[in-house]
Amino acid sequence: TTNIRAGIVGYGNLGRSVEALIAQQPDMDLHGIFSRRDSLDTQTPVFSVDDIAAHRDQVDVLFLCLGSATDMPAQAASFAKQFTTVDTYDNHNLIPEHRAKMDAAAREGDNLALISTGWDPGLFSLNRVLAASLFPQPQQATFWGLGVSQGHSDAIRRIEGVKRGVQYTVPSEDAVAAAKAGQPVDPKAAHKRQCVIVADAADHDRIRETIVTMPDYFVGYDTTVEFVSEAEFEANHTGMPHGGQVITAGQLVDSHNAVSFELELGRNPDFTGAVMVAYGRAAARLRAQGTVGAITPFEVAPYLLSPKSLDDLVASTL
Ligand SMILES: NC(=O)C1=CN([C@@H]2O[C@H](COP(=O)(O)OP(=O)(O)OC[C@H]3O[C@@H](n4cnc5c(N)ncnc54)[C@H](OP(=O)(O)O)[C@@H]3O)[C@@H](O)[C@H]2O)C=CC1
Ligand SMILES: N[C@@H](C[C@H]1CC(C(=O)O)=NO1)C(=O)O
Repeated sequence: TTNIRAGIVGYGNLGRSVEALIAQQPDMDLHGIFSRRDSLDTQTPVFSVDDIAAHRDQVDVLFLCLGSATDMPAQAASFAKQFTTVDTYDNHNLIPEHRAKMDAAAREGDNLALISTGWDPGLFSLNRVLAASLFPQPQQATFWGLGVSQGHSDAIRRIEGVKRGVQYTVPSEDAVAAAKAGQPVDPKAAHKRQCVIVADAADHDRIRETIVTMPDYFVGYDTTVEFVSEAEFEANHTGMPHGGQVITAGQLVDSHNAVSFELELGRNPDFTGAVMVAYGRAAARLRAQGTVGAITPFEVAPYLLSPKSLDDLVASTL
């Protein structure tokens, strides 16, 4: 069988990780990177995203590595019309809207759009469904951090005047203990969001106000905004560790049971890219089997993620 031919749109943290990870796959080749910028620091062929239509017959799956805050709502559907796509769209409140838009666009082009892969949404979503399905009255809580949310960091970098920025998510230890004891936890009360930004002093008040009032991303959270020098940012705020856990507990018959799923990520984009690449394999396979329209990780059989055959997996992993 021939290798899956991949393309990447958007060359940021995630795009760079996906590029490196595709090189490690036995069954995938990278055709090129499509960017709005014309000179990128890479050995991979780079094409202008404006010319992407010309590459339709050379790409089996297109990885949409753009920012979810503003890029994806504006651009993702146009790519789904032309290519089978995989994305990591993570503005949870707008995922149903994204799903409907991508379904219409993908069907228009007879393509598949596999949306909202990654770890949250993504692997955490899968665990939330699996674990909650086991309990008549599940008690479930999701925690993130301490670490750098790429989605929230992208959102703040899109604010006029922000030269560099990251957002750290800080979980409350008391809330984690409460969840493990089976008590209900409010996610917004259980996390603090700490933004570190490089910007001119004249812009500080406006930037802070824009962040703390930003719907979906910051409203409702205890949010702080700290302004630092470029040197301080470069020295202390370029790492992207992250992680988290989903805790589900409840009564089954006469017993108390609990399910935990935890991630410890040395570098958030590397892990997210690895999930995206595995789902890119599944998307190419599903499209080759005739599946079209938008699908979510809930609808992808796990064996499709693996480069190994189903028979091998049954023999070695079941
Ligand atoms: N589902 C999940 O679990 C996760 C989802 N994500 C999602 O992934 C998205 C992308 O994250 P991330 O890669 O960190 O975002 P970046 O800000 O690094 O990149 C986003 C886009 O911005 C452009 N860009 C990057 N660097 C520059 C630059 N120096 N100058 C101008 N433009 C630039 C690139 O497009 P271009 O090359 O065209 O300029 C790139 O595609 C996030 O918004 C988040 O929503 C991330 C982690 C987990
Ligand atoms: N989508 C997130 C992945 C996790 C991290 C997160 C948060 O810290 O709020 N929520 O979901 C990301 O972009 O990193």
